[in-house]
Amino acid sequence: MSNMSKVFTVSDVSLHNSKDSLFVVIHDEVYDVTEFVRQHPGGEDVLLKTAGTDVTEQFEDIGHSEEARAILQSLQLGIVQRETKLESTLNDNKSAISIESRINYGDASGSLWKNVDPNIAYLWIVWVSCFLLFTKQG
Ligand code: HEM
Repeated sequence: MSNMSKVFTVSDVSLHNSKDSLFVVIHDEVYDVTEFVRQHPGGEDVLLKTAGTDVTEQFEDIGHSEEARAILQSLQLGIVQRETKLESTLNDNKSAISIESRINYGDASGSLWKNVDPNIAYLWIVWVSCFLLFTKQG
């Protein structure tokens, strides 16, 4: 129970895909079946083949008993954080960063250059350089 709040990503779980370390996901919960796999009444193969993945459908299709569900409880490691949740967090960060950078840009760019079109500024620099060059030569 102490580890129940541990959060795994889909890719964390997918790394535990062998006999040495065998995780599965059922209803968004992560289970360590490394030890249990040898005692599984349905055989080792089904769990080895699906190691590191979401087996909710397979688990429910068999119609596992209450006893099977009790065993599951004892094997729970944590929960899985879905890709969609990660994406929305990333998107939130992105918009937070873009707002932040807009604020910073406004602060850093002072009042003088804030409203100057870079193209116009460039033309001005070229024009002034030419003027200085020609007046020096003359
Ligand atoms: C990882 C969690 C799992 C646990 C704790 C578990 C546990 C059990 C238990 C206790 C039984 C005995 C029957 C019962 O009590 O319902 C059983 C049977 C069975 N399990 Fe699982 N199981 C798990 C996952 C799976 C998965 C992912 C599959 C299929 C891909 C599967 C396929 C089967 C089959 C086919 C049987 C029937 C065996 C028979 O009646 O001869 N199990 N399982």
